[in-house]
Amino acid sequence: MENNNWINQFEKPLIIAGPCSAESEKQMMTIAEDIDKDYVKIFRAGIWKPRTKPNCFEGVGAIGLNWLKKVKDEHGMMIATEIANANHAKLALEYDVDVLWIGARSTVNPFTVQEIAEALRDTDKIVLVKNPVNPDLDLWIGALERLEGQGIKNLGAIHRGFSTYKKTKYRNNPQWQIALDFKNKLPNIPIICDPSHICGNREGLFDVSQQAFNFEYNGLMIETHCNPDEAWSDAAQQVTPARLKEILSALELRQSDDPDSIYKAGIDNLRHQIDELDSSVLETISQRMKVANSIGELKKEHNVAVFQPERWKQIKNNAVKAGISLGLSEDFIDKLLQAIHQESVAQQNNIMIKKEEIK
Ligand SMILES: O=C(O)C(=O)C[C@]1(C(=O)O)C=C[C@@H](O)C=C1
Repeated sequence: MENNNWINQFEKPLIIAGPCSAESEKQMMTIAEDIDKDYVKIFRAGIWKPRTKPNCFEGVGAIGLNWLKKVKDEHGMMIATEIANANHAKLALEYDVDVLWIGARSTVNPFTVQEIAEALRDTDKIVLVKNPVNPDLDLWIGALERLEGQGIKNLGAIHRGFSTYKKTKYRNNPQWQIALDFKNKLPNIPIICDPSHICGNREGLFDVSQQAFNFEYNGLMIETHCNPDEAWSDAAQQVTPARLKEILSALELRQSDDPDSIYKAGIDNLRHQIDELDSSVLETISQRMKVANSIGELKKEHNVAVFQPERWKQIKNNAVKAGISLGLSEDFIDKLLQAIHQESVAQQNNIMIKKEEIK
C-alpha cells in the first residue's frame, strides 16, 4: 500500500493530544493554551461520541467544529476529530479539519467505512483508521484499502487495543502482536499508539507509550483535559497538559538501527548466536517428531488412540515447571508445547490414515 509520507512533515514522534470530548469553547481554548506545542502538533477533540449505552453524553455535535477551528486559527495547531458517517465526514471537510479518524466501532463495519471513504473521495486530509474493536487484522487493513480505493493517499493507523469479555488490567488489551503484524504487512503506513484507550486509566500511560516507542511507532495520541476528573467522557484516562508533558519528556525514543561500530559488532555476534540456537531448536523439534512418529506406528499396530489426555497433561505440567525454572513465562511454554503437540498429533494422524489407505 502506497503512502504519501505525510508523517515526514512532523518531527519524530508525532504527538496528538486534546480532550476526549469537546465540551465548551472555553474548555477547548484552555486546553489548547496549556498544551506544550513543542511536543504536541495536532489537537484532537471528539465531537460525535459513540457510546456503549443510550442516554449518555454523545458529544456536542457540529457546534464543536467551530471551537476546533478556533484552536487551529489562534494556536496554529493542526486539528483532528473522529468521524463515524458520511455526514460527519462532509462537515469535517467543510470546517477544514486536518486529520480525520475512523473509530474502532466504525472500522468493524465495512458499509460504514465504505460510506466514509466515498464521502472523503480524493481528499488530501490525513485519514487515520483505528483498529477494529475485535482482534481482526484483515478488517483493519480492509478499511485502509477502502480509503485507498477512493484515492485517499495520506493514510495512517491507530492502535487502540482490542475488546475482551474478561476484564484485564487494560481497558482494551493491546495484543501487540497484531499491531506488529500490521507494521509488517503495511510498512509504509504510519502507526500511532493510543495509550489512553488501551489503558483506560492514567497510571498505565507511560508504560504503554514507552512500549509503543520500543516497537518504533510513529507517534502517540493521548487524551488531555484541563480538569480530567470533571471530564464529560472517559474521565479516568485523561491527563492534564502538565502531566502530559511530564510523560512525554520522560519517554525514550528508539531508532531502527545504529551505524555505531560497537553496536554493529555486538549485534552481529548476538544474531549469529540466535541463528545457531534456532537451528538447534529446530533440529531438536524434528527429532522429537521422529519419536512421535514411531509412537504413531506403535499405536496403529496396537489400535491405540492418537490423543492421550493424561500423558499430554503430564508433559505440559512438567514443561511448565522446568520452563519457569529456566526463566520462561508460563504463557509462552503453554503456547510452545501446544504448537508442538498439535503438530505431533497431526503427524500421528497422517500415519494412521496412510496405513488405512494401504489396507
Ligand atoms: O505420549 C504419546 O502417546 C504421544 O503420542 C506423544 C504426544 C506428544 O507428542 O507429546 C502426542 C500425543 C498425545 O496426546 C500425547 C503426547
